[in-house]
Amino acid sequence: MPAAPPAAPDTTTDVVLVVDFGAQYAQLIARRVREARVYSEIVPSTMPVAEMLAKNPRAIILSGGPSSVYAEGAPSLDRALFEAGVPVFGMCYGFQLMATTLGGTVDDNGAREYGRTALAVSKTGSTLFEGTPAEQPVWMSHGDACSAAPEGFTVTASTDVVPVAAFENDEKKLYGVQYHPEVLHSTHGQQVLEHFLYRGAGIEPNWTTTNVVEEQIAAIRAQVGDKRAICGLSGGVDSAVAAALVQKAIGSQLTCVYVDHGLMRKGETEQVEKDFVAATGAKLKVVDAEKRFLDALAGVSDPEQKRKIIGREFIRVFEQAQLEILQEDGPEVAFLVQGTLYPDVVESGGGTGTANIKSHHNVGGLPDDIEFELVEPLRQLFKDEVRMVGQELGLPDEIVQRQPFPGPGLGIRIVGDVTKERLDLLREADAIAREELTAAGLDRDIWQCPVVLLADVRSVGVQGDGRTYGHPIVLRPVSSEDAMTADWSRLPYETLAKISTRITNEVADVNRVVLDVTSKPPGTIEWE
Ligand SMILES: Nc1ncnc2c1ncn2[C@@H]1O[C@H](COP(=O)(O)OP(=O)(O)OP(=O)(O)O)[C@@H](O)[C@H]1O
Ligand SMILES: O=c1[nH]c(=O)c2[nH+]cn([C@@H]3O[C@H](COP(=O)(O)O)[C@@H](O)[C@H]3O)c2[nH]1
Ligand SMILES: NC(=O)CC[C@H](N)C(=O)O
Ligand SMILES: [Mg+2]
Repeated sequence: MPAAPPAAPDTTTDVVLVVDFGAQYAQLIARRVREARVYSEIVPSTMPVAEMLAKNPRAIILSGGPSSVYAEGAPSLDRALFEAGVPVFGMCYGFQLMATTLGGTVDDNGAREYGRTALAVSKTGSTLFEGTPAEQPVWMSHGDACSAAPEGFTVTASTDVVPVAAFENDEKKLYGVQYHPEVLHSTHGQQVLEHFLYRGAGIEPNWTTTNVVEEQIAAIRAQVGDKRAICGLSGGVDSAVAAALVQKAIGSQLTCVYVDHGLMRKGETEQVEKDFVAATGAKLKVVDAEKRFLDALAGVSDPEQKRKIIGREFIRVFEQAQLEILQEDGPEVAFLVQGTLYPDVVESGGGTGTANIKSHHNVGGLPDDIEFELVEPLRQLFKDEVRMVGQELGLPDEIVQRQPFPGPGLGIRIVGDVTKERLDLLREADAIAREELTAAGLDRDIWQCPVVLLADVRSVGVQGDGRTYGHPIVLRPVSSEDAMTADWSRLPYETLAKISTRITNEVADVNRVVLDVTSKPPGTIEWE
């Protein structure tokens, strides 16, 4: 049975709970709190209030959500939450819920606001708005509105259409805003949030990645004891950082296992062997599993099926490595370390009330019969935080700043069946795109650039005065903060032109290069 992941930091950490009412971006709120150097965790709104309070939160934030507070079956909260003496900050739905729970009024009075809105701060000396302009741009997304604040609350801001756009009860440490301070378009949002955390809740901003390193090393030691562990190492940032952390915690009890599943990019295997070992001195085992993966994937074109197969084969390879390590003398090999991040968990439907968009191979794609106990020290973190932890651990920039590459590799970048020929072709196209992006100095500007082969699509071309009937290659350059949302990158035309010319000239069977200009949402970053 996979064990529960290691618990987040111990109770000496000041934790702020973000109660998720099905918000689009609950994780964004959690991020912003951490940017304010305060540790935060997301909990579902269905968690009983007593359980929330048992976590000893220093403050609680209530997220937005799609429901209307007055609708039947809408998520609600026990009033006790507001009476426990814990400071609370409601945003949008959370604000409306605080209003109605405490006796205020929320209704659908036609006051809809979506997007950029001017907020007029109506009270000087407000805890939340202190030092921010009297008029400030905020991001709204609501159809219901609060028309009367609960007793004991002061209205602190309004808009042209909403008379109660923010309120506070400083004595009880209860605060709320109708808008979304967590999005960047709310220019003073971070300042308002920090006012809540530091002034309202009196929390010291002292959570840093150094805390994470220390806490996780202690947690890993406690979990693994004197047994041995293996770590799936991909050459990517997450597993490199996870491995370095575990290496620091248990040293030679760890063996890293790199699986060459034949779905990697050009030159990747060699690079992992060279870079990672040089940086950490960890024991590395390279497993050639190309045949195994390609056989298992033969004839499969459904994306979820591919992901499940890849997730399963990964574990089978790890089990084999486990047996081999057991040949060497030493204790049981009971643990599997993975570089799983928070967004992997959320996207696999492991969040709260969140839909399963796609099964990430290391979470939703894991087989049911896995016997390893998982060690996932980065499970609560976002990518930029993981990069900070990596720096903290002294990993070189080539590893820490590397662009993400999905575990299922090129297998989910071939739309259609996966074959060796198609993989070789895509590897060539991908290598060209990467080379040109690097040459143009764009690596740090983009988050990543999947190169996708539409293997089941053909189009007519003309090359060397002859007719061709080849496949298109899609370029998907994106910019992002954490891969939860993304925008397509506006790459210079000259770079795109160079990539297009080189791919069509140099890669057999490809006669067209197209650019994906879709943000996420509605698209995801990978095509499958
Ligand atoms: N080829 C591989 N061999 C061994 N383990 C792998 C391989 N690919 C992925 N994994 C495991 O799956 C986890 C998740 O993969 P993922 O791609 O999200 O992370 P990463 O490769 O470490 O970092 P990045 O997001 O920067 O690519 C990895 O942290 C690693 O534990
Ligand atoms: O290790 C991984 N295993 C997976 O199964 C997987 N699927 C997507 N990704 C990466 O996750 C980020 C978000 O991708 P999507 O927008 O396609 O969901 C992007 O960075 C993707 O490259 C994966 N990484
Ligand atoms: N974004 C939100 O939290 C919206 C709250 C509520 N559904 C409204 O429309 O007013
Ligand atoms: Mg990866």
